[in-house]
Parts: sequence; C-alpha cells; structure tokens
Amino acid sequence: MSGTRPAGMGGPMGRGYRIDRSAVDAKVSRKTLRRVAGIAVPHRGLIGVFLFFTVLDAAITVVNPLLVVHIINDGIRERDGSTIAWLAGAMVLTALVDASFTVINGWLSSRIGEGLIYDLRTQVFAHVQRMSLAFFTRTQTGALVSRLNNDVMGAQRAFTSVLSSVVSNSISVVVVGIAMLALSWQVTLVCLATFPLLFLASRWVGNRLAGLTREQMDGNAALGNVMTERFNVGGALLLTLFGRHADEDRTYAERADRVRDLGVRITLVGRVFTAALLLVPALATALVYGIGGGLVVSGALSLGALVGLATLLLRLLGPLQGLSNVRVDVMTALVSFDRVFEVTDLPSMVQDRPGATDLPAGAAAVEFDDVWFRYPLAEEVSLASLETLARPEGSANPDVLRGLSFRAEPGQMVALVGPSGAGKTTLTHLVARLYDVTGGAVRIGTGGEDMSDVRDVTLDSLHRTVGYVTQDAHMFHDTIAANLRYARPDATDDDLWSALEAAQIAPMVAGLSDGLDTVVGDRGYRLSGGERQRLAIARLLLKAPPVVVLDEATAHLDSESEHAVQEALSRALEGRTSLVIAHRLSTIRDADQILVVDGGRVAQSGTHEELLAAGGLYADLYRTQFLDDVSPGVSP
Ligand SMILES: Nc1ncnc2c1ncn2[C@@H]1O[C@H](COP(=O)(O)OP(=O)(O)OP(=O)(O)O)[C@@H](O)[C@H]1O
Repeated sequence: MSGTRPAGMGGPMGRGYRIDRSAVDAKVSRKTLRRVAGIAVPHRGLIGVFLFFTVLDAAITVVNPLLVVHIINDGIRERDGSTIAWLAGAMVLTALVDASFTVINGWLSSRIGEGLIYDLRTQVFAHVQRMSLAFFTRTQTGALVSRLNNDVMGAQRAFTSVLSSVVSNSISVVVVGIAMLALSWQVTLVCLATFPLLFLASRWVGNRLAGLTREQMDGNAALGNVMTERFNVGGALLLTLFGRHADEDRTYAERADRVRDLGVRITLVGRVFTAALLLVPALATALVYGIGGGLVVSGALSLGALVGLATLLLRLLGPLQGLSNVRVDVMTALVSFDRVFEVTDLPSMVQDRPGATDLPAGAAAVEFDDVWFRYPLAEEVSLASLETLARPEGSANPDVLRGLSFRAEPGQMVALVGPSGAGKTTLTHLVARLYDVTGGAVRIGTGGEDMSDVRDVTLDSLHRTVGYVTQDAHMFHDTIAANLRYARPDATDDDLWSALEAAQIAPMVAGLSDGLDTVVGDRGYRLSGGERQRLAIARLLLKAPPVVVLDEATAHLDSESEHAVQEALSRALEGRTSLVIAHRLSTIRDADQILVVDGGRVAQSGTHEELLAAGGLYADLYRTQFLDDVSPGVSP
C-alpha cells in the first residue's frame, strides 16, 4: 500500500529526503494519560455535575423494559385496563425524563469540551509564540497550524465522547445486566457468551486505527503545508516565474494520494468493526428467543419476562458496543493529545534564566566578547514531525562567528561591512538574544564596567532596550495605526503622527483616503519597499529603544525616497547606540566605528579614513561595494 511508501520521494523537492516515521510509529504512553487527566482538573466541578446526570440517564434505561414486563404480566395477561393505563403513563414520563437528561448532558459535555479546547488552544499559542527564532526557521507553518487546529479539536472531541461513553455505558451495562439476570440468569449468561467477539474485534481495530490515524493527520498536515507555502504572494510568484505548475500538481497529487489511501484503509478497518457490531446483536437476539422461548413453553419463564429480556438486550447492546468502541476512541484521542503535548513540551532555546534581572533604563553600550556562534541543528530546536521532510543532517553546523569582539559605546554608530555570508546578520541577531552565543558573551549595560551578559537579564527588558529595523519589515494585516501601536499600545494619534513625521512618511499616510486606518496588506504588500521601511522606522521611533539594529535596504530607491529614508534614519538613530549593516556610502562615512567582518571575525576596525589608509579588505570592499553608491549629497 502506498501509505507505507516514503512520500515525497520522486517529487521535485524530494530527492535525498526521507519521510519522518517517528510520528507514525510512536506509541501512546501512560504519561500522556496522566497529563490528560491533569488537563481535566480545572473542569472537575462541571465534570462532576455531568457525571451525575450521566448516571441518572444510564439508570433510567432499565425502567422502560421493566415496565414492559409488568404491562404484559400484570396488565395484558390479567386483562387489567387501569394497570395498563398507569404503566403506559409511567412509560411516557420516563421517556420525557430521559429526553430532558439527554439535552442537559449535551449542554454539559459541550461546556466541558469547549472549555478544554479553549485551554489547550491558549496554552499552545502562548507556548509557540515564545519559541526562539530557530524553531520558526525550522518549522513548516502549515504543519504547525494543523497541529494547533485539527489536533486540539480531535483531542477535545474524543475527550468528551470518551468521558460520557465510558461512564454512561458502564453504568448502563451494570444496571441492565442486573435487571436481565433478575429476569432469567440462564438466558442472560448465554447472551453474554457472544460478547467477547465484540471485544476481540475492537482490540484488533483499535491497534490498527491508532497508527493509521496518526499517519493520516501527518498526511493532512503535509497537504496543508504545500498550500500554505504556495498560496501566498511570495510562493505563487516563485512557482509562476519558474513555470513549475505541472511539477507542483504532481507533488500535491502524490501527497493527496497518500491521504486517499489512508482514508480508504481507515474506512475498511472501521467497517470490520461495524460488521461485528451488527453480527453480535443478531446472534444474541436469536439466542434470547431460542432459549427463552423454550423456557416460556416449559413454563419456567413468563411471557412478560421474555419480552422484557429482549427489550433489555437491545438496551445492553448499545452501551456494550460503545464500551468496545472506547478503546478505538481513546487511542485516537490520545494520539491527538500526544501531538499537542509534543509541541508544548518543546522547550524554547532562549528563555529567562531563574533570577534574571531587568536591564537598567539607560543601558546603551553593547559589547561582544570573544563571541562564537553556530546555528543549532534541526533536532535541537524543532520536531521532526513538524518538518514533513526531515533531512538527515551532518553532525554539526559550522561556526558562523569565530571569536568576534568589539564594543559600541552609548550613542555610537557602528557600521558592519563585509562579504556576503560573513556573519553580519547573525551577529545582529545575538544582541536581542534571537539566538544565544555558543561561546564568549554578548553584554549590554550603561557603559564602563557596568555591563550584563544578555543571558542574565530578562527578555522583556532586553527587548525594550534593543529595537530592529530589518530590510523586509513585517507588517500585520491590520491598519497602519494598529501596526504602529504594536510598538506602544498606549500611543495617542498625535504620537503616531509625530513618529510618521519624523520617519518622513506622514504626507503619504495623510494622503491615503483612510489615513491611519488604512489596512496594510498581508506582509505590507500594498506598500512600496521604501514606504514599508519608513513605516518600520516610525514604529521603532514609537518604541524608542536606546539601542537600534538596522539592516539598510540594499535595493536602490529613487532619489526622492532614498533621501526620505536617509532622513528618517538619521532621526531614528539620533542619540542612540546603533549597529548598522551598512550598504550606503553615507553610513560608513558617518560611522564612529566600522567593523569589517570576514569569516566570522572582525578582520579590520576603525573609521572610514583610517581603514582606507590602512588598505586591505576594507579598501577592496569600498571600491567594489560602495564607490558606485548614489546616496544623494555624498561624494566619496
Ligand atoms: N538559520 C540558519 N541556519 C543555519 N545557517 C544559517 C542560518 N542563517 C544563516 N546561516 C549561515 O550563516 C552564515 C552567515 O550568514 P549571515 O546572514 O549572518 O551573513 P551576512 O554577512 O549577513 O550576509 P549578507 O550580507 O549576504 O546578508 C551563512 O553561511 C549562512 O548560510
């Protein structure tokens, strides 16, 4: 069957990759069971009320069949009209009570179930958004979103259905069983002999279904992944420009084929169980009438008791089938819970240390002291099952930073230059602990000796201290005002306008028909590159951090926007310590210190004039990268 074939092989991107089987083969553990119980604890009051009504609901199932016994024996056979009338009335009443219990139980179970979804969802969301950047560089969004949606729902559905089914069915079985035994122990025992067949079938099905369900969830997540990666402006543009539609169709079809096969197999396995469910009651009913009929003829059993037994048997079968299904439901539910716990158990690589202290408000000096860094491996930061195609990796990533040291004093502008891949972006990521160093230390402080290792301070205070403007600044699909207030929720409209003013973008925003309430598209696509960067600068100005990390745009803007961005930047950097990945001549000329990064080290440092005079790498870079720069108003 193709479900066992390594999916992705032969697809356009599949060469050399293998499908992750760990998620398919993993067994559900006892620990998961205990944790599920832990999740139910906050809802114990409601669960108690729910169980109370479930017990009543189950107990009431025997009332009607017992009334039937009396109607036949004491009413019909005795030709007693009044007994028939009041017993029939009692049957109506029990039916009404039963119906109202069903409604109450449905309401209670949905309150518990929805409460559980709410808890799980909020927990998973809170956990995932605190994961380090490394996790997101390794995880496929589609797989993660599917984990958050489908699995959380699956876990809840099964939890409430298992809860009600186990309790109500067990009670029904006991109560109905006692009533049947009381009517005729011989007939009851013979009937019971057919039931092990049900349990055997459910055992067989349960084991197979757990594995298949897990595989199906992964398959659906893989399908989702293909879509989330391609159905956005970036992905669609790429596949259109490379004319890969036919290949994409094939990859998608391969994954869909796997899901289709699994669906068929799951149905087939389920049907075997349904067949057993139909067979057993038919057998048992035949036995009741076969043996019970003989007993009635011989006078050992009353006719009323025989009909009562047959009615009770029908009431017994439902709960018994439910109970034998429990194993299947429990296995499916636990798979969902396991997949949710897998995500919440994954620790973030970057967390507050116990006893971490806040950075003082004036901290603005930054120091790199013999910093070594290598990017973490996938297995250190992510889950193989969230990657669909888990690539066998080498033993370690190479060191990207290798003994890098420098110090930026408060208010200084440090320009970073160097060949592509030298480690400039990586270096800037270490300042706000987007990653942690693997050797040495990054320190921030007020200057002099008063410096703290960034790993010893709280992430909150660190993120208040350091602000970033990246080349492709992200904007949420929301209004300009909401995007700006992301930096400072209590900012007034006047604050927003003065930030926009300083970022040289106020006239453009004022010219929009909805002004501050204009919605910027997904990833800010409706804004031009220069506008987006100026908006990001306005956002940074509202945050007003003492340390700014800036990746200058490489794309040449037209001279007007170029000038506006330059102006906005000089306002943004004024009085702040800044670390700028420099692409412009004006920046390197203005910098207090230029660091020439090469091969993960500071190869040269000094001012523009000093470095030019010294010759070497900087002088080469200057000639190749900066000399053709067209920054307005600057001559080399
Ligand atoms: N998430 C990552 N995982 C593994 N390796 C990475 C990751 N990000 C970057 N690298 C590697 O680290 C090295 C340094 O990359 P970095 O982006 O810091 O260079 P850069 O100097 O900023 O280059 P550029 O000027 O081209 O942007 C590169 O070899 C790159 O392939």
